[in-house]
Amino acid sequence: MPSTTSVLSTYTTFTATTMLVRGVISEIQAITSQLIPNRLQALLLSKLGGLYPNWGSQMTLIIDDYEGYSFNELYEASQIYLQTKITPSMERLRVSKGSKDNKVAVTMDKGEAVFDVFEGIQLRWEATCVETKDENGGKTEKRGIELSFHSKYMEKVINSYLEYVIETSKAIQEKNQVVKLFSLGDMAGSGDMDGSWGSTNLDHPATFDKLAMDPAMKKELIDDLDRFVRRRDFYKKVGKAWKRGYLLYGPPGTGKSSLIAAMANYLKFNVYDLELSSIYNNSDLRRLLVSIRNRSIIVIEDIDCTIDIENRQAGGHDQDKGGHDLQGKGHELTLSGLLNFIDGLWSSTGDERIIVFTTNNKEKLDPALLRPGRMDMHIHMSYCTPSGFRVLASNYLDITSHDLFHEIDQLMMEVEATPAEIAEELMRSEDADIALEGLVKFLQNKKLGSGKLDSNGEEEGFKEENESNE
Ligand SMILES: Nc1ncnc2c1ncn2[C@@H]1O[C@H](COP(=O)(O)OP(=O)(O)OP(=O)(O)O)[C@@H](O)[C@H]1O
Ligand SMILES: [Mg+2]
Repeated sequence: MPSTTSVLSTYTTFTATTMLVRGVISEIQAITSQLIPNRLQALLLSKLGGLYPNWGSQMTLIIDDYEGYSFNELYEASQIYLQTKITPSMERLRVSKGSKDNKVAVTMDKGEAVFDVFEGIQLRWEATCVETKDENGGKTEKRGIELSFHSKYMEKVINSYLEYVIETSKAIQEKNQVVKLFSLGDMAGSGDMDGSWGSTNLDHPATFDKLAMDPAMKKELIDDLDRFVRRRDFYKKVGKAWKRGYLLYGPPGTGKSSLIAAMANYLKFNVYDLELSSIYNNSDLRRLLVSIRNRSIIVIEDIDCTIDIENRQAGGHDQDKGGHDLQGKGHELTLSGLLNFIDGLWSSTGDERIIVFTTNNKEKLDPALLRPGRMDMHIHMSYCTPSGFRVLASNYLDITSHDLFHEIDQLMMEVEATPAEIAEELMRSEDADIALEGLVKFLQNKKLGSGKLDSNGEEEGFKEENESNE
């Protein structure tokens, strides 16, 4: 058995050696930080740090995936950023691919670490995962990332480095992003709204080029969006939340939903489809709001159905069409709850958010929804115009001119045909002559207000069948 003195002296020797190693490492770090580029420094550190991971008085920041109900964006940003730091020297990596993702995502597994250097500061990232038990005895995993560095750099790391990580991850995301559509799914009767957003890839081909709408309005909207994303500092300076609201109104089939998809594809923002009929009360609405991530478009389609909301508010559960058994005060979704939600968007901490309402009947909306400041821009989507028709003809038939264009233009000024109707006619044949002749007949029929102009029997039958489907 070793004596106390020999244990002590072994300990002292060990400590001295440790300090020596530390000294050598920090000496190397000091030299390398002056002479060697960041990338190489990080590589050297990964070799040395792997042998001896502690340097001086260390501080560790813990970045969890969720903070209560809300997703921690710093966690996602760090994960994306760290994907660029992954090296073949790592032993375990997590790989995943969503069914519609076009690339495999590679992330660090728990216990793996990478080193980084930022303005001479050396940093160590480590992926962690803690298993916890819930009330029912089930296991859940809490993922996190830890960032360690010398404590004297705390301020710089928090204020500059993390900002740099976020900016870099944004740039990466913008380059690779597949726009996602989040929706509430079938929650009827579940009453449980926790983590209730499900997501798929948006996969909607709409772009501004392909959209038939008033060219001036289109330009104004694109400029507005550009200004919005550019103006982060401006919003900060004037003390306004970085949010924007659009109301899209017009008859069915004029491209309101397509326009939302075009906006999402243009900005590379995710879309959150907030279907009011699957929301039971104001507090669910608030909870959903908190879990919405930045850089997103929140969509409430057919907002004129807020009339339903008012009924729910006024009439209690027997008027509730969805059969939700809503009783007692404070357990309904109300118009004022919705207004609070919108205003909450304006005061919540989230950034880069857009809210879009669509309606077929602007005049039916509660004036409170239209008050200045709630919706920044009102966009009218209307029946097809000659210039809209040019866009559709180019999309569907790949033509920019045709003998029938003049006649179609004339007819279009006289009848109300939606872009969806025109698009349907143009899809009937790949042959431009046949498709356009069909369109002329369709418009003439509309003009006469009967479905039965000089078509032959076959076409008439076809048309009738289609019209009855409308
Ligand atoms: N302005 C448009 N430009 C190009 N295509 C359009 C336009 N409007 C409609 N379409 C075509 O018609 C289809 C239906 O349009 P969309 O769903 O965007 O209309 P909407 O205005 O949202 O209708 P609703 O009020 O019924 O929701 C689209 O998928 C698209 O193919
Ligand atoms: Mg729509």
